[in-house]
Amino acid sequence: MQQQASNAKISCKNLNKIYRSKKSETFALKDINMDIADNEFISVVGPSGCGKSTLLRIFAGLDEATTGDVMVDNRIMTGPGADRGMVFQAYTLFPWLTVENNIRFGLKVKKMSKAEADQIVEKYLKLVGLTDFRHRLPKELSGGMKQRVAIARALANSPEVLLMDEPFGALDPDTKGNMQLQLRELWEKEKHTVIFITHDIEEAVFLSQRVYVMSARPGRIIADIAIDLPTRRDLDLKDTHEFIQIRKKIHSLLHSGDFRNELHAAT
Ligand SMILES: Nc1ncnc2c1ncn2[C@@H]1O[C@H](COP(=O)(O)OP(=O)(O)OP(=O)(O)O)[C@@H](O)[C@H]1O
Repeated sequence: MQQQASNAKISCKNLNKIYRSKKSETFALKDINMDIADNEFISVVGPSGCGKSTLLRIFAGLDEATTGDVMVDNRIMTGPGADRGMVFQAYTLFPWLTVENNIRFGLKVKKMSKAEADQIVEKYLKLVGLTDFRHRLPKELSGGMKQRVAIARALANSPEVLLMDEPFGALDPDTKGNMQLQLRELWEKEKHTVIFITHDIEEAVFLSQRVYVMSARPGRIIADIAIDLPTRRDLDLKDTHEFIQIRKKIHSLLHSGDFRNELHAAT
């Protein structure tokens, strides 16, 4: 199929997803269209069960859309690829490998020379502040540290797009705030294209340049909100009038339909 060229790094067009089994049919996603520019940080918020994880899995190539396409650099994406790195909510580190070797894992798979891999591992250990913990096993780390390793491991493979599914969802509020700050700083330094899934409106506004708001299932995009806040952000930004206004706007959009149940809105 001929696709119209766009400036998007990653995009999807008329995406629909229906889960079918012998007994049931679940309409998970309906007519999703998204365009995400190179180096853009976008979040997707929506009520529980609206299809956020499904959408991200389709972007990752781990699940197939029923109809519609995902394009990376204007080419139709056909499956998982090293151009897209994933970070999940559940800690997905290899428990038998040290922090350093978790980060090194993908580089070994790629058969990169040891010298080159060493440099990359050093860089990302430093970026996520875990140089002193390099020889620890995952079980010896806090939840926040494990997610920092997971982010470093994903970034070490130089993905062009980072796909994050509620990566801070299991963390306590202080650690979560800290991780948001670190991720934002990392993005300012490295400028990857990021698609970030979350329930938490405050988190989405703090991290992103743009927020897609989804309806309840079947998930549709009901709004695309530009986050007009300074590039350099610290946690105090969350208490400013501008921030609160945007947060409230998204909150009321999410509560404007009949899908208010189970929404963990940060208000
Ligand atoms: N493999 C599957 N088979 C059948 N139905 C599925 C499957 N995966 C997800 N679903 C259904 O699709 C819908 C969307 O699920 P999904 O996990 O994508 O939502 P979500 O927005 O990420 O939810 P949450 O915020 O609670 O994690 C739900 O109704 C879910 O039950």
